[in-house]
Amino acid sequence: MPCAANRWHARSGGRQTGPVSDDPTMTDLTPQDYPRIQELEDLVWFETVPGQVPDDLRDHLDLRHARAIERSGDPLPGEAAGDRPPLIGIYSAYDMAVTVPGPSGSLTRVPMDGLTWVGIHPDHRRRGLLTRMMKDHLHRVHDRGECAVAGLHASEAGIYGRFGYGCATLDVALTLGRGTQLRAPAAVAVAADDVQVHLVTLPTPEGTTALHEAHLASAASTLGAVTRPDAMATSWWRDYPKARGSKEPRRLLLARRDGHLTGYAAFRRESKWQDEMPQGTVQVAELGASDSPTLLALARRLVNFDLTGKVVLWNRSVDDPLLWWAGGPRPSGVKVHDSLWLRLVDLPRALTERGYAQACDLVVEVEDEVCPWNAGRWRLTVGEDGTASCTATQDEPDLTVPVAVLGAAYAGGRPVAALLPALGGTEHTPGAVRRLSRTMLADTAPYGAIGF
Ligand SMILES: CC(=O)SCCNC(=O)CCNC(=O)[C@H](O)C(C)(C)COP(=O)(O)OP(=O)(O)OC[C@H]1O[C@@H](n2cnc3c(N)ncnc32)[C@H](O)[C@@H]1OP(=O)(O)O
Repeated sequence: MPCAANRWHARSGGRQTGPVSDDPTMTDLTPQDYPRIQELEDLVWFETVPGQVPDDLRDHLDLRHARAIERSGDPLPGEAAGDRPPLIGIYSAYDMAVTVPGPSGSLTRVPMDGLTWVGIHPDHRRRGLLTRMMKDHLHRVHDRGECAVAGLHASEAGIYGRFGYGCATLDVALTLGRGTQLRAPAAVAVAADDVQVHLVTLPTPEGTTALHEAHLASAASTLGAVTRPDAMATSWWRDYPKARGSKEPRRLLLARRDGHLTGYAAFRRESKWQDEMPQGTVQVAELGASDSPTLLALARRLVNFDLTGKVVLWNRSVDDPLLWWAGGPRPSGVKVHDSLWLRLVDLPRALTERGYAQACDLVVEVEDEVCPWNAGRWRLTVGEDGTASCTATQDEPDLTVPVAVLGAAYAGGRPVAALLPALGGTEHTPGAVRRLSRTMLADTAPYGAIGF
């Protein structure tokens, strides 16, 4: 009798990229795999989207970057011998970009590989499968050469530091009461009067096209902003009426001035009545503005919807003018979480793609076991114009850091000097940490990233 591993494999058409064994290998995925991807997702996240069928994964999963681990061995007692062996691990990624410090106070957008969909079957957790997937992922990103940095949102904060990621931005969530007075400077308040704001319903091709245009435009001037791939501009907002039940579909506020889109807010109102009083909540999934008057014009609308009591905004920043127009953290119910975790995949390219605040010349020794091509000594030379060169060197290091320190500092929001005590590292030349810290730091705190 053939072993069950062979039986599974014969039925699955032999697409696996390595031999079936107790040491499972990574495999690519195709649309034929949607049912077993869905099965694994349901097991990992114990949450389903009513009305969603496996083929809908086409809208959410980029199969070019998706990889999985297939189980080997016999079907287990109680398990149907289906056409294909079950998947026990999966990850995918999106082609994204993140706005980081440019030279001398400017901003620049760099390509970012956004890891997502990471999951391990509950029977197979804590056996090193995530470790295997992370190496597979990061090595492939490096080999493809499209992105020098990788980013993610962590489901649990303790997972990704060991793979060289550092928490680079914070998600500051604000809760503003209905009718909150937004006390902006007079010039901003006057300019906001010239911004027209109108409401449309998502998702329509016209609505998602306009949203994407405003999303890209506002991200260019928003430190820390992450942009979704053009190919997903519409599918990102797909509506599942069965899943949202009695909730309204997503709505979109679009801001424009002189005929140009300058900002947007994607949101949903949740109706609630208490003691005959309307207490609805406006849940703002994304708010993007290219300038302060646009931000104010959009916020004025959001805090003034009839039949609501409060508005909740995610992915803001401690330096968000909206927070301070509303009176600061106390009246804004601020909650802070880790947002974007960044990892340098191609270190010299990543460090030269962003800009810097001050001239410096430092030899940084980097520790990186997961991406060994990054490990070693690098001379980072920043000129007066805020651009840098980064070359391998054998010179004595001024400081030694784990690669996660550079990921955490990359978006300009976390000083290297504060990261060393938290993540490790050693200063060899007095003042070196301070110099690196100052040149990597941005003028304002970055914003949290969109969910992905
Ligand atoms: C970017 C994203 O998509 S985030 C989504 C992540 N996915 C989830 O949270 C879904 C539910 N959880 C899972 O699927 C799995 O438990 C995972 C993916 C978190 C971990 O997968 P595993 O295969 O168990 O991880 P693996 O065995 O490779 O562990 C690697 C290390 O991470 C540690 N680790 C794993 N999960 C966690 C956790 N939740 N918190 C802290 N440490 C963790 C392990 O202890 C191990 O540590 P060690 O290197 O010191 O021994």
